[in-house]
This record gives sequence, structure tokens and C-alpha cells, in this order.
Amino acid sequence: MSETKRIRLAVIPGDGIGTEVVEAGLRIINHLAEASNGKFEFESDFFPWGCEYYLEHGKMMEEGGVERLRGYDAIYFGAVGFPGVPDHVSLWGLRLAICQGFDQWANIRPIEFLPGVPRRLNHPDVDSLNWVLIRENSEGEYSGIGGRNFSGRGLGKEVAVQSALFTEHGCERIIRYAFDLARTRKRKKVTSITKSNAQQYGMVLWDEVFSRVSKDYPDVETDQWLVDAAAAQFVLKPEELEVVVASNLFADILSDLGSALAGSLGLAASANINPEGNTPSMFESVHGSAPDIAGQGISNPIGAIGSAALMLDHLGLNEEAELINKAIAETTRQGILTRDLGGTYNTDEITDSIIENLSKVKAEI
Ligand SMILES: NC(=O)C1=CN([C@@H]2O[C@H](COP(=O)(O)OP(=O)(O)OC[C@H]3O[C@@H](n4cnc5c(N)ncnc54)[C@H](O)[C@@H]3O)[C@@H](O)[C@H]2O)C=CC1
Ligand SMILES: CC(=O)C(=O)O
Ligand SMILES: [K+]
Ligand SMILES: [Mn+2]
Repeated sequence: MSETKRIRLAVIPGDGIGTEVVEAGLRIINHLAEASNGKFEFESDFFPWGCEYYLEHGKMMEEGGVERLRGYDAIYFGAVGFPGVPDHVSLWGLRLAICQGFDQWANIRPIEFLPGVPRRLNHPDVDSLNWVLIRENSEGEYSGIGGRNFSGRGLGKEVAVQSALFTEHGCERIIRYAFDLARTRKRKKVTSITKSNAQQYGMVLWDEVFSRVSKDYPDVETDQWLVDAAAAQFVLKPEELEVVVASNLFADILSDLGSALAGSLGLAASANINPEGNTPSMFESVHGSAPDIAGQGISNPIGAIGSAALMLDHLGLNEEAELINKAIAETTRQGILTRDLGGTYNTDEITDSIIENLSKVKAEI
């Protein structure tokens, strides 16, 4: 028997349903670790950072918090944000501080159309759809460049500037990432989404880099859309999409649209990757802290559990990741669904079912 692989995990449940869905995800991966006969185990350290921490300490995480995470193999994250703390304070103080601090520049957001789920997309062959959004995660509209209150212009005359930063380096690395990923997939197609008619500097640079990089991938089909038309395209011609690459803001919006089309925001998983492997990557559901349903135990844990699968895949536990995804699909196929999908099951029951189905799908392999 070879040595046990010890995985050091930093767990940040955060706020609202973040805590509920992270607990569900941990149940799944700890179950797999126990069943692995010593192949791997997790050493999880919990960080109580978030809005409650802020109300007590005046900051979202402890001093030097990002540095404390550096030595971990991965970060498993819930969600951040709760009424009482301004959303821009909570987001910048935790999620963006980690993503940008660790240069997790590739945010991978697959959109799976699961069996048994009532999808909102009226497409004859929904089962054939499988998208992955590649979101630029280090710059663009979320560079934080700008300011307010420039010169005391007086009541009702305030001015705010919010700039987007696009660097050739930043565009090139995320676009190459999308092309490299497309090469591993069936259709081998990358769709780039910008708004370069109105945004004549940064997004034109993006388009130029896209066109230059695409020449290195003659085997990959390309498509380019302006974001307004692209939003319509998601609904009207979903079969045209496979790998989609877009800026920080656009892919943020389109990933919520995509997950809603697949059934619910609660389904979508994501990975914030530092592809160089210099820093830990962070895995989290696409959705936020959902204060409207927090504390009721009814949140859909599938996005967070799928994110745990992305994490295992990243850590080299590819078979286990596949098992999780198969077990999720088996649970939805059986009609075991949370309320956001029209079901009646709660978070724990979905998680129980996925755990049960892990053994079932394993036996079928
Ligand atoms: N990565 C992160 O940590 C993110 C944080 N946020 C923060 O979350 C807070 C709430 O933001 P919202 O715009 O309301 O977005 P949200 O994603 O939290 O919720 C939007 C809607 O989707 C529903 N929903 C989301 N996830 C669900 C799940 N797993 N199961 C069932 N229903 C689910 C919610 O109940 C709500 O009606 C804000 O403070 C925001 O800044 C928002 C998005 C991402
Ligand atoms: C902040 C946010 O909405 C996201 O990362 O998806
Ligand atoms: K999240
Ligand atoms: Mn978002």
C-alpha cells in the first residue's frame, strides 16, 4: 500500500448559505477519503472570516489573512456577503482579496445540464449541451481602479470613476487557457465575448489578442460575439456554445444566466485557478450567500459539491471527481431535488442521496 496522500485544505465557509453548502461539500469529500482505504485524507483548517467577523473585528479577514492561506493545497470557499456590511466591502475584503492576491487568474465555470432537472431552456436536445465559461479573474472591470468625491463638487454633483484594466498579458493568458481547454473537448470551439463596439480600448485590445492567439490553434473553431447579442445567443442558439471566454464582469453575468438556463444558480460550480501552481487555487459555488434563504437548510448544495469535484480533479484525484459528478447526476435523475428546482428535499437530504449514489455509481464503473 502506497503512502497516504495528505491534502491540506483551507476552508472558508463565509456567510449565509456559504456555510451550509460548504458543510455539504465537506461531507462528500470526507466520505470519499474514508472510503479510499488510506489513498488520501484531508486535513481541514477552518477560517471564520466573513461578515460576522467584520462586525466584530472591522475587517473581513485577519491581518495577513491571504498569506496564512499560502501553504495550503487548496482553498474551499462558501460565499461572502450579508446585509449589514456593504457588498463591495465584503467582496473586496475576502473573495477578491484572495483571487487577486494569489493571482488566480482563470475562473472556470462549467455549466452542466443535469438529468431530471427542469431546465429553463427550450432546446430540443438539451442533453447535448455542455458549456464551460472561462472568466478572466484578475483584472478587467474588477481591477478596482477609480474613485469618488474628487473635488467637493457639492450636493447632488458627486462624480465617480470606475475604470477597467485590460493588459495584453492578462488577455493573452486567459485566451490561451480557453484555447488549450477547447483542444481537450469534443467540438473544439472557443467563443470570445466582448463589447468592443462601445468599449474601444480594452475590449479592442482583447479582440486583437484573440485574433492573434487563435492563429496558434488552427484546429480550434472560433466565434466572436458582442455581449448583448451573446446573452440572446445563450437562449436562442445554445448549441453554438462550447468554451466561452470573456472578461471578469461579462463572464460573471453570463455564468449566472447559464446556470439559470440549466435550472438554477444553485447548480453551478467554479474553480479560481492559478495555472502556474505558485499559489493555492480556490473552489466555490458560483452563487452568493443568498440571504433570502440562509439558515433554513434548503439551499441547493450541488454547485458547492461540484466545486469540490473540481478541487479533487485539480489535486489529481480525477476518478473521485468523476464519481462525484456521476453521483450528482444520479441524484437529480432520481428526482431528488431542492426547492429552487421545484423539489421538496432539503440540503442534507440531497447530500445524503449523493453520498448513497457514490457507492452506486462506483459499483457500475
Ligand atoms: N462568490 C461570492 O462569494 C459571491 C457573493 N455574492 C454576494 O452574495 C450576496 C447575495 O447576492 P445575490 O445577488 O442575492 O446572489 P445570490 O447568488 O446569493 O442569490 C441570488 C438568488 O439565487 C438564489 N440562490 C443562490 N444560490 C442558491 C442555492 N444554492 N440554492 C437555492 N437558491 C439559491 C437565492 O436564494 C437568490 O434568490 C451579496 O452580498 C453578494 O455580494 C454574490 C455572488 C458571488
Ligand atoms: C462576485 C460574483 O458575483 C462572482 O464572483 O460570481
Ligand atoms: K460562492
Ligand atoms: Mn457572480
